Amino acid sequence: MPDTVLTGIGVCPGTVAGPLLRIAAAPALPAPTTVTDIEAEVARAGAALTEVVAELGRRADRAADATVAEVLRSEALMAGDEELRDGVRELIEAGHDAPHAIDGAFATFREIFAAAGGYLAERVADLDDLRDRAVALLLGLPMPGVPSPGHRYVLAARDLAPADTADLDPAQVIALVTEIGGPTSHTAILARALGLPAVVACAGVLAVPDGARVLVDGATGRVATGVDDVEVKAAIEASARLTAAASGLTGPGRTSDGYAVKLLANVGSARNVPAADEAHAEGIGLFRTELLFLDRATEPGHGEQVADYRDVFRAMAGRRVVIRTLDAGADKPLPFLNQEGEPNPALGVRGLRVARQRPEVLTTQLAAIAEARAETGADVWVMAPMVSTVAEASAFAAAVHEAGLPRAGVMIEVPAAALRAADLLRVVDFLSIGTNDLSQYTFAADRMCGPLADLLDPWQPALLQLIGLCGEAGRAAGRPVGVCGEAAADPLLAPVLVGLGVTSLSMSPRALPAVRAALSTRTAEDCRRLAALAVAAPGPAEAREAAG
Ligand SMILES: C=C(OP(=O)(O)O)C(=O)O
Ligand SMILES: [Mg+2]
Repeated sequence: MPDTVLTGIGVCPGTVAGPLLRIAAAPALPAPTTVTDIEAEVARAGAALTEVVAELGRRADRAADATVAEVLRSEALMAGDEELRDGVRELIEAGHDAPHAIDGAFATFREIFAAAGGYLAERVADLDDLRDRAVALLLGLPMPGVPSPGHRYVLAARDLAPADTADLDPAQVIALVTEIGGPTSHTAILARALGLPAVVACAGVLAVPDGARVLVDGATGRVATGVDDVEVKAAIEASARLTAAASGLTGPGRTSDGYAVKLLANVGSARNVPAADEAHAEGIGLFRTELLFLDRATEPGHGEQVADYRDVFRAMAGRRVVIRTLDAGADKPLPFLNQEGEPNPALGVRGLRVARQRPEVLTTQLAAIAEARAETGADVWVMAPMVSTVAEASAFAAAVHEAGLPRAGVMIEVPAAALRAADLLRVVDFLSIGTNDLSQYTFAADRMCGPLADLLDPWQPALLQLIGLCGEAGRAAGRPVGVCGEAAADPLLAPVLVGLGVTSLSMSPRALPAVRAALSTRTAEDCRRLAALAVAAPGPAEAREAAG
């Protein structure tokens, strides 16, 4: 029997066991000490900075992703800067010890960067990271950030930010467990992208001592300590059997009695298409086009957009590609749209709403999509994010058709749109439910807000009820209704979504085999029964229990 079993939300299936290590916190500065040998103190500080540069170089060499390697190398350049070293020397000569001199010199740079604004201001977090690393080295404390002990381990953290995980080494990290975070948090998205078993919202995980062996089940959300070898072996074998059964199935998605449910992949660029193919995706259910627009001062031109879309369409020739027009604003700000100053960006001008102020951004994009489609054989469907009214949907469909594109749809991300799904289907060809945002707006809970993760649970009956309204409208109109938010990646929830009338599920390619396997064990009638039970449940835990 395990010593303790903690329970969180399983966001990426798989069972593994290993020692738990946590992300070390930034070091606190101790009380200042008196410096007796200035040159020795300068040398000590210099050696720490040199080691930080060397360590960043090693991490850059190891990084699988070229962009990550570039970021790490530019951090290394900052840590090696001569002016910074001069600043450290001056402070030591003025009587500060090495940790305080490093802290002071970085503080000066930090102020200059912050005041400069723009790109430099965005590098302030890198400066803080460098300072923390140099100070940790001087104080003999663990390096802040993701550990790199040279062996496999389970990474525990309060929550994971993209910066924490930029160069996370999947050869060492075998699972992720966070104390907060929800099904749509960065941890969940990263875990699915890397195929790492993961549990979020796992209260108490940070109380588990560093190095203690834990058994993590990313499907049920259980994290057990004090398990013996026999229990570990049995759990891992059971999970491996499930995975093997899932990977043995490769055909189109269907229930055990043959009801077809299209299984599609979410991609951000042509780089993700091989993974979608490996998972035998039947097409792309969400092509997020933001990637091309991020981190640049100006909008990509027509030719650049055509090339980007064409790469994905060509790779998918003959198959369905649902491409989403630019979803800028809120959690995806874009400098060229000048949206700063909105008091509440999640409720501001985002998604399709940008077309109210900048209609040419949409028409340029639609023209590029049309041209890329004409050059390839893909079955291109176009949809808009953040649609709330029939008038918006109707104007969008008109713009899509004007560009010569045959199929227009809208995402359901706002409760108003779900409530009027039947009306929307009178003016568009299909709906695609973005459960990440639909949860956020239904429960008035920021999708990145860890402490509210329970409200963002995709098993919330109110969310399921809204999905059911869309499914019902789709059935009545004979039009497709998909789910492309993170909820589609939950194998237990998949039959429930199908029972609610959803006709396609689109997800990170890694999640696809388990969802395919889960569907193959249920009849269409089972799905309807489980959906009714889940919607009728008083809360998400009971819904899971009733339909699990
Ligand atoms: C798929 C969705 O869109 P994104 O996560 O890109 O906002 C969603 O909101 O569920
Ligand atoms: Mg969304």
